[in-house]
Amino acid sequence: MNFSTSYLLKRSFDQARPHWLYIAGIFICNFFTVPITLMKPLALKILIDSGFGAKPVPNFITFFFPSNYEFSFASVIGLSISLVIFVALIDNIYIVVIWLLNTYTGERLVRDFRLHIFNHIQQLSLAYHDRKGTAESVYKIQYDAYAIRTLIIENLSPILSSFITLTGMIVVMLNINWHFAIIACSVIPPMAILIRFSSKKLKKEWQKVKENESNAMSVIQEVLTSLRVVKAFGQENGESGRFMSKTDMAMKGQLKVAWIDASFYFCIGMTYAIGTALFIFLGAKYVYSGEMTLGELTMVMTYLGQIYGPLDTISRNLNEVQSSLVSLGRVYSLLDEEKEVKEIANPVNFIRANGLFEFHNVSFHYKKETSILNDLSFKIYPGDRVGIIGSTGAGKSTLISLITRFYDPTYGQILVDGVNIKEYKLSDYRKQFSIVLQEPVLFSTTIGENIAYGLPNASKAEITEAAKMANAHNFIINYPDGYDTLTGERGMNLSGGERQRISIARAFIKNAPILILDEPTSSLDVKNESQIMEAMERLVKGRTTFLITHRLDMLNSCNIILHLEKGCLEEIIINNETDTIARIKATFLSSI
Ligand SMILES: Nc1ncnc2c1ncn2[C@@H]1O[C@H](COP(=O)(O)OP(=O)(O)OP(=O)(O)O)[C@@H](O)[C@H]1O
Repeated sequence: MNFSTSYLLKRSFDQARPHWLYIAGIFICNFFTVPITLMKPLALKILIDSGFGAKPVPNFITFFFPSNYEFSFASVIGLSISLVIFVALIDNIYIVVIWLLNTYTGERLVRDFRLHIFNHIQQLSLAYHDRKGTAESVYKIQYDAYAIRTLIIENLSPILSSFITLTGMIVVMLNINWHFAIIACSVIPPMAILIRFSSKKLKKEWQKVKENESNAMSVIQEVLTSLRVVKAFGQENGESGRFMSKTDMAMKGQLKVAWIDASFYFCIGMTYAIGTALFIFLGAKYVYSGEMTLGELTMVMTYLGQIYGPLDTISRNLNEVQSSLVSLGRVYSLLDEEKEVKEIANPVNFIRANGLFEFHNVSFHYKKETSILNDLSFKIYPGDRVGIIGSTGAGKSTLISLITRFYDPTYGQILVDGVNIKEYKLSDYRKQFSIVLQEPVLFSTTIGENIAYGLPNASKAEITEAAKMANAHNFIINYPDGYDTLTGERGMNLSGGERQRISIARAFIKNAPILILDEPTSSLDVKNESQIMEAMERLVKGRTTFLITHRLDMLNSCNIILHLEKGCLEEIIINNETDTIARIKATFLSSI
């Protein structure tokens, strides 16, 4: 998405609004740079003009002395030294204060922005994540979000303070000699043209760099999450090559950015040099003709440095702003991404489902051109155990995703307890489900906390009870740390069977009325399988259950079987007929 600079700035300030007090503090603190900067050359001027020369000490200094005080050469030296130390003290106190304030405000700004993006990403539908992948979102939260701090604290704040200092310096210079002021300002128009020209180019290049960096990150993420497969196939070098090609592109982009920056600074540097040369020429002329003292020339030359200083800060920061704006544009396009599964304006609260499901002519596609589910109509009664069978790619998991409202049907309606599921409050609706997947998902925390994921305030007794129901308690207490054992990333410190039993315990503790079992035993060995089957038998009791499985013995316990093929409901088998098992076998075997 291509946002204009003014839009990006406005939106960033809106985003930073809750922190306005601190940001205002930073901007106000920046005003102090003007008197501090103006005071810096004063000691030297007094030393030259009033110590070595015959000029009286400036009035605003004599004000602090008795009216009849005579300034000797030694006292002028003492005064200059004291002034240098005083100014340095104020300057350094100011630096410490502004540093701490910048860090505090900047970090709060970034933390809140990241949280805002993270919340939004979690709200986005699976369809978005399927399309974009996770690495891009991670890059945006981790790197692009930081640009809000860079823009407001590190770019705009110095630009503003430099602008104020610059104005102060130009006013002072006008008072000393307007010729000097004009020469000092003559560098501004060429500088403005250079900034405009380079920032346009930089914006384009930064866009490419950030995309390529994010692509490189997606390779890292993909490889690290599938390291076992990469190692098993001996593809480490291949993956390094893939990473290299992506980082190479990012590096080339960075070099282009560096080239544009370097050319820009070269031109700016030459512009300053021409300005300084004119200054020296004019200054020498005035001192020679006696129109100006040497002290005044020294001060004017120092001020020139202090005019070019802020000008340099402004030009550098205006260029750097482009990188921040590109990052923020990327984040805002993510924040503008609409949720595909939306909650209606006044959703219905849903306390506890009975489990009556009605599908009315439901169709679904991920991409317009490929229909995945076609015109499904069926009814499931509370407490039914529903087996879902069909060949690979038939649409079984997609059907489950519609039931849990991870996606909305493209056509048709799904009713639960007589109400269209789109009318329920989304969080209430999702609370009605417990899910046990083929590959159990654990978080890198303790076993106890993983079990309590479905009921965050669960007591120890509740966690232990759920673990017992899931046939998990015995293996858990055999670990030295018991329920406090760390599971490792994605539960990798545990065996597949242990992970699955923890996920069943999690379903027990949640005690949701509807249960989704997606091939829950397919990756288990025989010993684990019998214990898990037993635990699952306890779990499904009294709940409406949807079970995807290729196992005939599991289907045996289902009282209704939906047979899907190519997204169509081939058959609904009611499991109360004498020849049901034989029919399931026949159907099932023909479909795999
Ligand atoms: N996120 C997605 N985006 C696009 N197409 C998808 C997506 N997820 C699944 N599909 C496609 O939808 C079809 C049905 O997939 P689904 O996972 O529902 O099948 P399945 O019956 O569960 O298969 P399996 O038994 O192999 O798990 C497949 O052709 C698959 O390629």
